[in-house]
Amino acid sequence: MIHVQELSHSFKIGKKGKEKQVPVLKELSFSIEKGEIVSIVGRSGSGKSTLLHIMAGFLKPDTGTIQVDNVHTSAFNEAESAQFRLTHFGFIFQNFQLMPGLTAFENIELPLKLKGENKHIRKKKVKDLLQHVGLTDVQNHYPNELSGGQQQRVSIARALVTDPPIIFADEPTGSLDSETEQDILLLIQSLNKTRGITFVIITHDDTVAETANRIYRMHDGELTERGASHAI
Ligand SMILES: Nc1ncnc2c1ncn2[C@@H]1O[C@H](COP(=O)(O)OP(=O)(O)OP(=O)(O)O)[C@@H](O)[C@H]1O
Repeated sequence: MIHVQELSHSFKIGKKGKEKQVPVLKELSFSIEKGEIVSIVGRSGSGKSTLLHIMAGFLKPDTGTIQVDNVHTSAFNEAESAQFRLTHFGFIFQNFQLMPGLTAFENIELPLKLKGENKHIRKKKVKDLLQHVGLTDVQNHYPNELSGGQQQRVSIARALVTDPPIIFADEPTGSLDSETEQDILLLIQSLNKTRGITFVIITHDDTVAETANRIYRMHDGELTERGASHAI
C-alpha cells in the first residue's frame, strides 16, 4: 500500500552563510501493507514526524521515492499532494485539534461539508460513526465539555468520516492517562479490524507501539524492523 524506497532527508540549520546540512532520514526503504497497524517508534528528535510529513506529502524528500497504491506520490506538486491527501489520508493528533465552536457532531461532520456532501448522507455517516466510537450520548457537547478520551474519539471519527484507507496518528495517546490510552488503542484496533483501515502510528512510547502488527524503530535516521538485526 505504501512503498518507501531509499528515502533521505536533511535540514539546513544555523545562520545564513554558516548553514550546516543535518541528515535526519538516511536511505529508508520499507513497506506498509493494506490493513496493517504499523508503528514507528523512536526517541524525540529521531525523525518520526519528518517521516510522517514526507509520507503524507507535506514535505518533499531530498532523494528517494514514495508510492501509495502504486501512485508515485513523491512526484506530486503541492496541489496534487493536497488533493491526494483528501481522498487517501486521515490524521489524528496528540492535541486532538478540534474546532472549539462546533459540537462533537459538527466537528465530525465538517470534512463532509467541505467536500459538499448532502445533508442526508452527512447525518447518516456521522450518526453511524458516533455510535462506532461510543459518543452518541454526547454528540451535542462542545470539545471543552468532553474528556480527553472523548475528544480523541471525536477526532478519530472526524478522520474516518471521508472513508480514507490510511490514517496517520501522531502520538494519538500522548495527552491521555494510561487507562484512557488503552481505550483509544483498543478503538484503533477495532476500527482496523471492522473497517480494514490501515493505521500508521508515530510514538515514542513502546507500550503504544506494541498495539501494531509491525513495529519500525527509528534511530540515528535509520529504520529497523523490530526483531530484525539489520537496517531495512
Ligand atoms: N524545519 C526544520 N528545520 C530544521 N531542523 C528540523 C526541522 N524539523 C525538524 N528538524 C530536526 O530534525 C530532527 C528530527 O525531528 P522530528 O520532529 O522529525 O523528530 P521526532 O522523532 O518526530 O521528535 P518528537 O518525538 O519530539 O516529535 C530534529 O533534530 C529536529 O530538530
